Amino acid sequence: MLQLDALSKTYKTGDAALKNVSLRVPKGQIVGLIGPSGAGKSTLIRCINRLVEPSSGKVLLGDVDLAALGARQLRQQRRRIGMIFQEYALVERLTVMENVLSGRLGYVPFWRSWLRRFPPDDIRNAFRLLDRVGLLEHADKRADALSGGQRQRVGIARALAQEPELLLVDEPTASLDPKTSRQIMRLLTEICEERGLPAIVNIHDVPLAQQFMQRIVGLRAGQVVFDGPPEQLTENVLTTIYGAEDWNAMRRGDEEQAEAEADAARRLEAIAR
Ligand SMILES: Nc1ncnc2c1ncn2[C@@H]1O[C@H](COP(=O)(O)OP(=O)(O)OP(=O)(O)O)[C@@H](O)[C@H]1O
Repeated sequence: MLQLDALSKTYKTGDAALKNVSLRVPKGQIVGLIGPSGAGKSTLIRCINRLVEPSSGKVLLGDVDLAALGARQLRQQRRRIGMIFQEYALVERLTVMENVLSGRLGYVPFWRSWLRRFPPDDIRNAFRLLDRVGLLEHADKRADALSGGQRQRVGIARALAQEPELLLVDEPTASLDPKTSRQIMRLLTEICEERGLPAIVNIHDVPLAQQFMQRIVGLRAGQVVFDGPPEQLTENVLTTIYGAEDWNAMRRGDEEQAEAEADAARRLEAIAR
């Protein structure tokens, strides 16, 4: 379980990006983090694994306060957290399999990773994960030969290879088209359910969050202003989170997307006839 206690972050520039955020994420729960640009979503995700140093507060993963650890202990504890990025963060010239195995780097001795001699169990597990994300037949392809959706599948398999206790997911679908975005969100949520793995997903796209998340946390100016199930995300609540202007702009965007999808479906139908 993850518990944030009065977590705050003020950057050197004086920007108070997080103000006293407290949050509990139990085992198996997948939480969508929404909010306007600059609300503090990335800062929150990055404070958890200390890619950004919190200014104050606690980050408890189980009974370990990650915010209080020295560098060496932090390195060890970070293995417990899998991270999935918007831009995939793959090593482009390595194969899919090698990228997945790189999730094991925190566990194998340096010489083994340098010689790329991973233990057989790790390799077997990596094949299983590639099968789970639907990329088994691509194991030997270079990462730069894959589509965006396939790359994100590699990113997911790599994070899972780490055998994490928590997943932090930073805008996983921001570089993907709407259909691929839904496929990736479906895969992520199914995998979290299968493994009882808690996750925090920073997600720009509100309809996508409503469709896939069990719980939604709305941030505004560094504070939690909504915390509840997607059904409670009414227009009023969205206006509280985004302000009227932002939310209306986003809704227009959503209509445009829906129109584009309907248009594409009509054209496909016409071709099929
Ligand atoms: N490295 C930094 N140095 C100084 N200020 C920062 C830094 N990173 C973020 N901020 C500030 O902290 C606040 C929160 O930023 P953050 O990137 O966490 O928001 P966000 O909700 O993830 O936004 P977006 O949706 O645009 O990615 C903003 O005011 C931003 O300008």
